[in-house]
Amino acid sequence: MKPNQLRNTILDILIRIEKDQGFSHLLIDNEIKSNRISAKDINLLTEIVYGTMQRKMTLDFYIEAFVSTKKKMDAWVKMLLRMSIYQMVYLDKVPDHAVIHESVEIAKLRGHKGISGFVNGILRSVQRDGVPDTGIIKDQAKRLSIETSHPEWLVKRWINEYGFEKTKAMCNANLVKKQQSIRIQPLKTTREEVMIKLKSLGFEVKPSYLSPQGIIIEKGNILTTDLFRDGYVTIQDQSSMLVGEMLHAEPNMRVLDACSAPGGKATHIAEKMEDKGKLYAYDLHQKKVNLIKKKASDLDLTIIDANQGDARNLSELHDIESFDRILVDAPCSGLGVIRGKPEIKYHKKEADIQRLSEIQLEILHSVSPLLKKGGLLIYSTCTVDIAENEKVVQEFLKDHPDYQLDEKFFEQLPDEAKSASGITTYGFQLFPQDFGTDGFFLARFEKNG
Ligand SMILES: C[S@@+](CC[C@H](N)C(=O)[O-])C[C@H]1O[C@@H](n2cnc3c(N)ncnc32)[C@H](O)[C@@H]1O
Repeated sequence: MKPNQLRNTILDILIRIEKDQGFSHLLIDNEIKSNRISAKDINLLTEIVYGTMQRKMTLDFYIEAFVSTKKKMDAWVKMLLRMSIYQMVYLDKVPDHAVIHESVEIAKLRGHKGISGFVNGILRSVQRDGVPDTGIIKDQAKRLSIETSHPEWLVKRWINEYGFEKTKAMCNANLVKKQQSIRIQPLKTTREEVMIKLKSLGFEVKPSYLSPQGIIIEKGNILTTDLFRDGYVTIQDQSSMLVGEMLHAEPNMRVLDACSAPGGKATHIAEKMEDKGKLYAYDLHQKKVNLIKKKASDLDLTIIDANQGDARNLSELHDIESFDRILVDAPCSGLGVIRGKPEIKYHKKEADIQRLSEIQLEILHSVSPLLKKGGLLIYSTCTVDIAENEKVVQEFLKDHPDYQLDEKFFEQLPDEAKSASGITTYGFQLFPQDFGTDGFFLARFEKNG
């Protein structure tokens, strides 16, 4: 693919993320599947799409220094400038003059002569003068917001909840490229076997310390391997693996996974049960239920009974006190997965958080009668926010005297995790800066026997 064709495709993806609220990883996956682009170009495409989205607000701050605020710019022109300046400031793979040339060609292709002149003028100014220093922003929260490209409301909210230093570390950690981690299917292989195989293929790998089934991939793409195609491994963040570890599901138990798609945790739990017993998995959307079925089938697991269902109505389908274990991996704002899905930080609104915390509490409340006395329930989210995490736990406990936080939870955490700063009375908040995982929260309740 010619350089400006590749840049044009990148621009199309970025425009779709912004205009249609698309997800970067899905749009990139579609491009990979289309086979139109070589592996080398896919790497560059991924880097520019993620980088431009990750740094969008910083890039806008740079652009504003060169453009009169009165000038109205088409969305595609702004995005073209963002991706070009991103390459000039943060990447040294392509020389500035080549970035400018390709961007001007795209501007010519998409707009009139005036626009290509405008793009050329700005990019040449960036090349000549460099970008402005964010140090000129006096307000601390605003500066952090622009420097790390997180909306100001979110930065202020996090500062209020966790303090400035932790917020700063979190915002910076969200800009670091996400490391891929995989989980081995222990009924088919061992971690040692998979690590040896991957090393022989030129991968750089290390064991996860959050899960004995986990492997961190520092170099290599697991999607291209037979191990992945044949269901010996699946992709899962280490923080999510902690749920499967901490639920302590055993063979022949009856387990409920109330919000299950795409089935990452359900399949892990089924592995822990040695594929014996019964695991009922529900999701609100039928299309997503098919993803659970596919994942279970890819990993050769048979005990998962996946169906469409609203977690708020499951007591109509199951007897009370009929489950040994329940997982509520609730729908959430996803503020812990910004590293892999940068658009989340711009699309989410503060008002979403209140609405989500109400749904989370409603789901917990609805499934609570279904757990056997003495059984365990995990509540988890992939977000970093007190209202959706600790506060939900607190509220749930207030309304459910038959439940208590399981004291053994903390002592059973992996040793490396025990000293983490996110351990509180109400659960374990993993911050992205702690272990290089997603931001994630989990709490384990026990029903009084
Ligand atoms: C965090 S994701 C679950 C991830 C999954 N546990 C895994 O490990 O792969 C939350 C899921 O809840 C589903 N969901 C949202 N509202 C729901 C509801 N009322 N009942 C059941 N599922 C719901 C969403 O469709 C989404 O797939």
